[in-house]
Amino acid sequence: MRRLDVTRERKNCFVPTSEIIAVEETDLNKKQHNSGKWQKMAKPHAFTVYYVKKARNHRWWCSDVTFWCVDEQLCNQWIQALKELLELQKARPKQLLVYINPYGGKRQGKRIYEQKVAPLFSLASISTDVFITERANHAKDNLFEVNINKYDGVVCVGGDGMFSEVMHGLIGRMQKDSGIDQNNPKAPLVQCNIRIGIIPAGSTDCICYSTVGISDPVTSALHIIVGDSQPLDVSSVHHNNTFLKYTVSLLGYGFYGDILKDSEKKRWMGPMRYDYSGFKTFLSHHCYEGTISFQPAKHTLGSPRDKDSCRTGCHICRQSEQQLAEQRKKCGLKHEEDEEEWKVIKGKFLAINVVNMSCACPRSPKGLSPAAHLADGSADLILVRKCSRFDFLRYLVRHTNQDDQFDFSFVDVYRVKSFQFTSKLLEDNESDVTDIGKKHFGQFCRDHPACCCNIANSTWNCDGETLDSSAIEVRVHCQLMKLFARGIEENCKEASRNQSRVEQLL
Ligand SMILES: CCCCCCCCCCCCC/C=C/[C@@H](O)[C@H](COP(=O)(O)O)NC(C)=O
Ligand SMILES: Nc1ncnc2c1ncn2[C@@H]1O[C@H](COP(=O)(O)OP(=O)(O)O)[C@@H](O)[C@H]1O
Ligand SMILES: [Ca+2]
Repeated sequence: MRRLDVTRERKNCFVPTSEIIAVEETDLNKKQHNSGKWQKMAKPHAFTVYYVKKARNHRWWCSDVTFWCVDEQLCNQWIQALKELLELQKARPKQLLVYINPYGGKRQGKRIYEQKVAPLFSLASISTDVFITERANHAKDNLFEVNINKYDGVVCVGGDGMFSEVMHGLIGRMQKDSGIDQNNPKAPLVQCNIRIGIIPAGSTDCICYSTVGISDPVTSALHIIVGDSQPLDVSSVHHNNTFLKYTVSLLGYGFYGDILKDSEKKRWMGPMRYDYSGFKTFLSHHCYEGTISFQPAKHTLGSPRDKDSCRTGCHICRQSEQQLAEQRKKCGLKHEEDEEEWKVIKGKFLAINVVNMSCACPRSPKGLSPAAHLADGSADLILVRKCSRFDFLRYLVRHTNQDDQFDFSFVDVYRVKSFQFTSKLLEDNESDVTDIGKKHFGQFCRDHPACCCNIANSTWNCDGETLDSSAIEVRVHCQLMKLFARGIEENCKEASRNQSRVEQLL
């Protein structure tokens, strides 16, 4: 058996079976066997191996190599043997449910799926049921109705908002089927074993970027095909024993909440709306007063100021998960967290960000918390206190460069497992319901007219969805769900060399 690789002039190449996408008999009418040597072959037979090719910056693409020979039986034996090897890859999905948001990002979701993703799924013999949404919450509602057991995974084509919708559908469905009341903030939630794949077609695509290392539809499709699995922490957000939302990336009050609220009115601008609203929100420089309380995450070895980040096979995530499982075993049904200390901080803040992952995205390649972990059962609480516009700009600029964004006197960061916030406005209203004057005294701080402190509340930016609540309770649920991803690889080339290999003979 000989390999023909005239274009690349490489002598040999190694592909781990786990990275073979498909093996097919080659249609010789389509394929030009234009090397002089092979043209002499009487009646050639050939098969093509499609495999994952790893490029720079975590980008994957589908490459192929064709093998030719004169012996038809030998050719078929190779095809058979390679197909049997692929059958052993049990983590690969065979049947997927796909939701496409045709209005996300630059409104290219449907085209991206049809042109870049569907051909790869079909090459990999994955069957799909495709659902194009017609309204917000369509996918979420549908997930409560479908026969979910039929599928090995759910794929969402869209941005963070669309992912959030699908995640709410899946987690909600799981709890409903298990009789868990989502309104109980202390209820131990049931893990969601059906993986979600994200085909990025939104505006920020932070969840995809932070879990794969790049926002690229082909790369994401290939991670789905090879059956990758990345556990993910999910935080639940409640108020007064009422379930509000789940979040996996950013839960932001103040700056990021205001940007999102303003940008929703400018959807027609596409992803540019965030730059426009970002600039406007930066100039308005509103700060918000309130009380924050949180329980530090003592079970994890990591800290938000670590130099190392969460990478594929992260040992901190593994250790943290084991630690939490042991604690749970020891405490039985008792809630260990009830006994742990709460830290309380009062103040005026420009931004309160709770991030479950780094929140890296093309705009901020390291993210809002570069050392946050995907699956360690903790979130990073970042408090940006009231400061000058110039200082806030310095902080924002550090989202985009290599400098330490926590190295400012007005920025504090904590690794937490639960968190609560109540706005000053709500506290005042609750403690002094008769003082209605405050509520009607315009938008800004009455005591200090020059102060930027906003008497109105901000809103929460919950994975790109607005959430209006001036008091919330947040709890991190370790590894509640799984994605078709593997986290960010340390060094793509190294990682591929270390895996088991199938040698392609010369
Ligand atoms: C002067 C320098 C300014 C630098 C600003 C740096 C901005 C960094 C933005 C990081 C945002 C990461 C958090 C991700 C949030 C997404 O969930 C959300 C929604 O994303 P989607 O539109 O659904 O894809 N997008 C935004 C901007 O709030
Ligand atoms: N067919 C639809 N029409 C309108 N909105 C939709 C539709 N399908 C989904 N959505 C909603 O659109 C919002 C934003 O979608 P997303 O894909 O995240 O795009 P973007 O990244 O541009 O915000 C989500 O909240 C989702 O619920
Ligand atoms: Ca985490």
